[in-house]
Amino acid sequence: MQTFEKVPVIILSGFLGSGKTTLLLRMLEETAKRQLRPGILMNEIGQRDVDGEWVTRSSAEVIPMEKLLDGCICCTKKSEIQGAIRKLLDTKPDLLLLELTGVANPEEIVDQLTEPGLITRVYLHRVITLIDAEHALEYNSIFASDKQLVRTLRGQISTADELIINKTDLVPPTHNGRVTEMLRKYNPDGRIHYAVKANVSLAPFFQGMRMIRQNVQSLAQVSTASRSAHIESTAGFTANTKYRASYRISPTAISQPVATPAPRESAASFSRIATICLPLTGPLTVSISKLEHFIKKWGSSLLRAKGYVQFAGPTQTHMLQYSGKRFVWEPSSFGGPFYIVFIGFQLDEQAILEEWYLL
Ligand SMILES: Nc1nc2c(ncn2[C@@H]2O[C@H](COP(=O)(O)OP(=O)(O)OP(=O)(O)O)[C@@H](O)[C@H]2O)c(=O)[nH]1
Repeated sequence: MQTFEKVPVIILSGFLGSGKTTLLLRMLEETAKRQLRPGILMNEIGQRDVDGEWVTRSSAEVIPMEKLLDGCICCTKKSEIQGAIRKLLDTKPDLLLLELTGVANPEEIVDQLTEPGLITRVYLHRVITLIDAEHALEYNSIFASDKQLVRTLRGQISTADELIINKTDLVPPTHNGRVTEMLRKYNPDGRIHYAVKANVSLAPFFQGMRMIRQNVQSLAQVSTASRSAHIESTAGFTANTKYRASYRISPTAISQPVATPAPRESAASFSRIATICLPLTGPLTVSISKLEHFIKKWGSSLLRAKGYVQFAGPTQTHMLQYSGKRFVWEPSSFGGPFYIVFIGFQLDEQAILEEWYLL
């Protein structure tokens, strides 16, 4: 008789720049305090691993981390998610933290966790979605022409157990009420938190977390009619109420718990979002203000920029973060090669690259 330890999974979701990595860093402090060993899966829509570098450099300990770059694990990278999670499980973590891209629909990831190769090994503990208080109300109109993206943004809200309205330092207090109202339209039950720098009490996110030993053979003996109820009560999905009704498992999955499923086709969770990597062969000879001017000139089509830059003169490396039309520059020990990634909506790639090389 075979038994499996099921590892809790926490999904961090939210639009580009909403604060997912900021929360992940807080979660890592909390897991260290609780003496829990996390495994991290990070997914970047761009080719470069800005957030992974940031997390690695900010963590005192080496944390098992898998990175899926240049695509989104809810669509273009979907077939790779199972392999990445299995590799993390080999490190025997106490929990898994999955940071999605800003344009991922968590519903698709949740679905992946119930595939035969993972259903017996992990359970969904929480979906946490970060909301950018300053910009969340604009998205419907900005992205009106991209139906997939609008659906994805709603999915990020409706799927969440915990909704963190972040960046509240950038809006007047009355604005939070309007954001809350919008969230309630798509998610009447999720718990809402208000935060600056994702600074919320993390204890509720760990509540009810447990390792579950499940007897796979006894699961196989359950009659087809009662399977979904049995899975719900044994597989630990109780925390995530959104999925109680929709979680599914096929009879094949039960008799062959480690089978690898064929990747399924799915529509992209966004259609007009593109990424451009601007490489740097050495220190930039232009000033910070000239670089900021270059970044800002692409207007609202540039949703996010991030990367590592060194300027000629002082040799200090900087991590660049541009989100919500705001710049944050932080000193970094990143050793290069340096680059900047642009993520945008209907970006004119050719024009950007031409101007970049002339900068
Ligand atoms: N002013 C302000 N800035 C914040 C807050 N939370 C995060 N930031 C900054 O916003 C920028 C983006 O934060 P991230 O945590 O990287 O956001 P993200 O959701 O992981 O971004 P992507 O993964 O690129 O989608 C960083 O410069 C953060 O320091 C906040 O509450 N207020």
